[in-house]
Amino acid sequence: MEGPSLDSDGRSLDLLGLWHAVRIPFIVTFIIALLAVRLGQRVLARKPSQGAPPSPSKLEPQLSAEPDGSVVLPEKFEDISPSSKRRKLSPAPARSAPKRITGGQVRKKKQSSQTVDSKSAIAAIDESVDISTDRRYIQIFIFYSSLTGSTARYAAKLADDLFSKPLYTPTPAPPVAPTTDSNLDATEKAIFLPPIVENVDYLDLDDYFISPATPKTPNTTSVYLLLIPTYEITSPVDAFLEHLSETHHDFRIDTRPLRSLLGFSVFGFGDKEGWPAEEGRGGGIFCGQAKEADRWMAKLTGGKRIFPIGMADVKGDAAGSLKEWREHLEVALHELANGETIAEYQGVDSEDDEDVAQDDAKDSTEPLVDVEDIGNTIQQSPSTSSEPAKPAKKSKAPIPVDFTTVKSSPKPAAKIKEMVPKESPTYSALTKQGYTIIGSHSGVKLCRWTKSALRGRGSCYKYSFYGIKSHLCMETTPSLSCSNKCVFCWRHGTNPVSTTWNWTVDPPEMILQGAMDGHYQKIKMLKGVPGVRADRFAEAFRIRHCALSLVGEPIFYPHINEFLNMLHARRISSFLVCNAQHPDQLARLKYVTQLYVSIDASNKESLRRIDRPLHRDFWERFLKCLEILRAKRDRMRTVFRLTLVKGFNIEEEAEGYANLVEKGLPAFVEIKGVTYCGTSTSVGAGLTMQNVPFYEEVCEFVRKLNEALERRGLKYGIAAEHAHSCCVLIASNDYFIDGRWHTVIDYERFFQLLEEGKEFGPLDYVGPPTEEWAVWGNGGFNPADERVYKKGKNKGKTAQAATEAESGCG
Ligand SMILES: Cc1cc2nc3c(=O)[nH]c(=O)nc-3n(C[C@H](O)[C@H](O)[C@H](O)COP(=O)(O)O)c2cc1C
Ligand code: SF4
Repeated sequence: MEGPSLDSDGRSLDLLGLWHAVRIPFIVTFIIALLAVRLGQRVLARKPSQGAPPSPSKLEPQLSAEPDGSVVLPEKFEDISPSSKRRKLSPAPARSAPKRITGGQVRKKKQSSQTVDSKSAIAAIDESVDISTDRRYIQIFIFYSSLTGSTARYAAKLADDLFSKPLYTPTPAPPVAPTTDSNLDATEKAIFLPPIVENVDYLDLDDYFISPATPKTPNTTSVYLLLIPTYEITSPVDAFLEHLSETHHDFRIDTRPLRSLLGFSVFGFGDKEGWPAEEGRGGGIFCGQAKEADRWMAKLTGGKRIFPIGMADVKGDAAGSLKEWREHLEVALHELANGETIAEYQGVDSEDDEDVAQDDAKDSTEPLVDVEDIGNTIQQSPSTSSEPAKPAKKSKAPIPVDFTTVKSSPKPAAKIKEMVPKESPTYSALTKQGYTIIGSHSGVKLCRWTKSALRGRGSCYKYSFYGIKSHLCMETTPSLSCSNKCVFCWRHGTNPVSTTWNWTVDPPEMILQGAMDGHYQKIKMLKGVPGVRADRFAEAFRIRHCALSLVGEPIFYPHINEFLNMLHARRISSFLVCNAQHPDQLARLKYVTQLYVSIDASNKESLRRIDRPLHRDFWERFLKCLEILRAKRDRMRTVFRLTLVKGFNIEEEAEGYANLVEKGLPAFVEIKGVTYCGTSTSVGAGLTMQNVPFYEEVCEFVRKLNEALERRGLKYGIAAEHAHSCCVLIASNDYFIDGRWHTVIDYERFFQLLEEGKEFGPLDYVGPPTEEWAVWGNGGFNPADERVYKKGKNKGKTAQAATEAESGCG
């Protein structure tokens, strides 16, 4: 029997034979693997970074802070506002010719719901409707804005009700489709696709209002219906109207960029009792902003108004008014579907219309039709009682709002408004909630911890972590306005929201004096409250700390640096929380005793859902703010404030948060369970007690985050806790000195360092070691304070379920 050859030649011959046998599959496999790797690399390189930011080492440019704590931004940081984006627009491309529309029959599958909520829904519609390429389709978009939620509900109702009942048009009676699929009429030349409802507060307006949205369905033209509430205070409606106005005035954009729409119609909501004035447009007038939207849409579409503006008084029968408007609109839409067109209004293009602006409605020969009046007009029309009514004036042609006959007059200088005027409902709403309003845009309020400390019942977590006694702390804000509408915010949706400061500005001395007076006034009122301790009551008349975190966005205030200087000069420390939406202002900010950035989510989508930001480039702004915070870490104590909301931003997000910490490298990360206020805002945003995490859940998240930081080689540890307010502190190891955590601040040293005027950093004002009872694992309750348990509350969530009036910034 022959065994295998063992000599070297024989072995090499065997190997050669083996190579010949396997070389082809081997080479092919190798090439495929190589191609797969290259392809993978390309895909990764192209993928936009949505969630995790890059590692800090890859971040360019690396910023550093000036000796005064501010950061000078390089050129590329500036100019990120949507309006600047607009400036970079290239000239508008030539419009494509209108689509050719032909007739034909179509079969439609049954839809579960007519209402869809997002652009992605267009794809869903495509799947559920058998699209015939020789049929014409009409896509109705229902756009709305809503601060307190009612217009959102009306928009959903309108989408549900549109074409849900047989049309009442009497001539000639068309065969009406059954209710569920009734937006289809087999004899109609065009088919209505289920309406798409969009909130303009969160929409990229460029996608819809610089040129019409292009539905995926072929042969589709769009109809825009706008439901607009009016706000006397600054609200997202202002941003929307501003966008329409800018689009109209932008010389690089076609004068009638929305002319290819089939048409539009506007419906306004307002409060006639609160704002009875009907002449004119804008905030302060009944439905004034809806009228403004109607006017801009007329300009942008070339006057393609399908039906006159409708208006409803929310204190009257708003639902009835909306119903009437809808019914008339349906008739007009039906006619459009049957081939009627709205002629473009020729006059709109005239140079003269440029700024007819201020008073064209006044000079218009055709008054705007109030839906409340439509009922009367219908009664006057010669319809028999058996016949359903028909609108007296049908909108076959555009309603002649004549922009050309009025000569342009010099625009009166726009009067700068107050953010919260004394006579406004916002003012009364805020004062009812316990705020003292200072001047026209600032507020001060006593937090529940200040009251608790006065009664010897313990301070907020800032005592455990940083040595702040709550009865020595004032909570205030120099800007009641904000650029977010966070789901957990306490402001009941009544505060002004805006992306820019466009109000009168009060001087910082007046605000500080007003805030201190207001604070002391509220303390005085507690004199007779049972349990208030005399020693603490006396001490409370010397404010030592200021929490700039009440509501609104403090760095919005143009003189925030002067305000901070004044606090420090009075030896009052500053804890300032900002919302990571204003990189320019954050960069300009000088010394703060402790500077916070709210980190409400670890990725873009989550942040959009929870903070509901007004800025379209909110994620870019957010990331820039983290980079700026990182640059400030050598000058001051920097903190990430995480507010955990179950179902929104906890699950699976620890890794994402760790990436953000890696980017911003804050000195501290405060993790806190959300406080449930039960306000209309939170309820409207779908927030309930179920979204409030238990303390154990917060702790579990903290452990996960700590592990994720460790895995990244970041030197942090869990330093302290305050179980009572559901709050835990992760700190940089820089504050772990001689085997103990040192999270408390030496406030006197901070003021001294500022007075000396030399450069200093956060480690120069580190205080004594963190109290043993506050260290992680010991609960964080000061044994010197009286512990009070409340009966019959949701165990573990008691402390967080504070009422709006009681909750503090902590
Ligand atoms: C602070 C505030 C200001 C308002 N200003 C006006 C106004 O100037 N004119 C008007 O007609 N209605 C005004 N209203 C009434 C709102 O337009 C009305 O309540 C509307 O339904 C709110 O819609 P929303 O719940 O979708 O935000 C105001 C309401 C509030 C709370
Ligand atoms: S909750 Fe805020 S305002 Fe109240 S004592 Fe604590 S830090 Fe000060």
